[in-house]
Formats: sequence, C-alpha cells, structure tokens
Amino acid sequence: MTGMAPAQQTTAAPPANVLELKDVTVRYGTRTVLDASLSVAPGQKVALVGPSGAGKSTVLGLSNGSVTPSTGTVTTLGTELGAATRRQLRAVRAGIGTVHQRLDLVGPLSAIHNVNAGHLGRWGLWKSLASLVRPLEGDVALAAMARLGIEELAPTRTERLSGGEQQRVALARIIVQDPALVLADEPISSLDPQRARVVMDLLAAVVADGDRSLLVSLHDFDIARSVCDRVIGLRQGHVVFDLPAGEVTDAHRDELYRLPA
Ligand SMILES: Nc1ncnc2c1ncn2[C@@H]1O[C@H](COP(=O)(O)OP(=O)(O)OP(=O)(O)O)[C@@H](O)[C@H]1O
Repeated sequence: MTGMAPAQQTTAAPPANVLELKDVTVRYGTRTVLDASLSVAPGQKVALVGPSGAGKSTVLGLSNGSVTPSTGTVTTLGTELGAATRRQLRAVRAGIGTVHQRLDLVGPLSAIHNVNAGHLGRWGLWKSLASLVRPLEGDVALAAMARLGIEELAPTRTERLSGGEQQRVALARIIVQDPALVLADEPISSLDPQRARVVMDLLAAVVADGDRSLLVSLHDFDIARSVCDRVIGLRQGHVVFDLPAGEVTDAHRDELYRLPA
C-alpha cells in the first residue's frame, strides 16, 4: 500500500446539449404534425428549413415549452420540460431569448426602454416598474445599442424607428438579456433580401459574441446554409436531413421543397 489517493478524473465530460428533442411527436386530433428527434449543441447555430407546414414553428414552440409533446421528451438548458416545476420553467424561459418577425417592442416607449426590457426575466416587479420611469442599468443597454450602431437612437420613441432599426433594438434587447439559447421564428421573412442578410449577420454575430446557441427557422435556404453551422431539413413533420451547413447541397434543397406529384 502506498497510501496514494486514486488518480483524479481529469477529462471533463462534454457539455450537454442546450436543446434535445428525443422521439418527440406532436398530434392534433388524429393528425401527427411532428415526429422527430434533434439537438442543438452549446455555441451552435442551427437552421430549421422546410416548406410551409413542415413543423418548424412547432419545434420552436416545443423548445420553449409553449407546445407540449404528445410523446417523447424535450430537454432545454438541462431541464426536461415535461417534468419541470413552474420555477424551473421560469428559469429555463429566462435563459431563452426570442426573436420573432413580429418584434414585440412597445412602440410608445423609447428605444432604450425596449432594450432594457431584456433585464425583465431577472428583475423583480418593483425594479421593473421603477425602470419604466427611469431606465436602470442604462449603461448596459447603451453598450448593447452601441454594439449594433444605434446608440444615438436611445431616446427616440420606438414606433418612430424604421423596420431595420427596430430589428436592431430587438437584437440589443437579446444582448441585455444574455440568454444561453436564442430561438428565432422566421425573423427575416418580412425584409427585403439585402436587409434580411444584414439582420441575419447581426443575429449570428450577437449569438457568437456571447457564445450562445441559436435555433432559427428560415425560408431562405441560402441564408440558412451561409449563416448557420448546421441545417435541419423538415418535411411533413419529419427530419429529412440534419447536416453541417457545408454539406448541404442544392439537391437537398430541391428534394426538400419538391411538390408532391
Ligand atoms: N394548434 C394547432 N392545431 C392544429 N394544427 C396545428 C396547430 N399548430 C400547428 N398545426 C399544424 O401543424 C403543422 C405544422 O405547423 P408549423 O406552424 O409548425 O409549420 P411551419 O413549418 O412553421 O410552417 P410555416 O413555414 O408555414 O410557418 C401545420 O400543418 C399546422 O397546420
């Protein structure tokens, strides 16, 4: 006996996926609209593509718990949503940043107030109300706005801003919220191609800056494969392919969007 302690285990376990859908089905009545398994690794940017009705929004809804699976499990930020307490669900939702085509900004409030709303998941009611009168931690919000080149718009009423500027306000709000996972449901579908590209590049930069993960549904196949690390093709609720963006070809696109004969 040497009396030596056993060797320490030094190899760290790989970090768990930030999102995991395992054997998930979603049924409405007798109709199964999703039957899929997929995952998003930490720091990964994943695009969901596929024709209308393929199940992209359903996957995003499952990921934040707003859609309940009929069978299977959804684990988001380490919490299995079906088994979570309300408190755990609140914590998961505070860790998710959401970007919609509809930006959920409050038009009559100044841009900085809207950016500051990124804090709300962490702040209690009184701090949130006080901040409506005078933005608290305004320096954090201003820094986020500066990152997106809209610092000088801080005092402007949000409804006076252009669509592109409002998109930047919504992205600055994500920076302030500092979520581990960003879910974006067709964030660029109302924009012209140039603006769509700029907004997607900004979204990707915001995600990469904070080492966050992204799951984004997109109709633009080319933007999906150029901005994201991985592309998942969904069709009629099934995963048709799940590939590194560099391996996705025009043939995958054509097959995915092929109209039924
Ligand atoms: N609450 C619901 N009740 C019944 N059917 C639903 C419900 N929500 C979604 N569906 C159906 O589920 C299928 C998938 O819808 P989903 O919105 O996920 O598709 P999508 O790929 O996001 O489509 P799009 O690109 O048009 O937004 C569709 O056929 C839709 O009609």
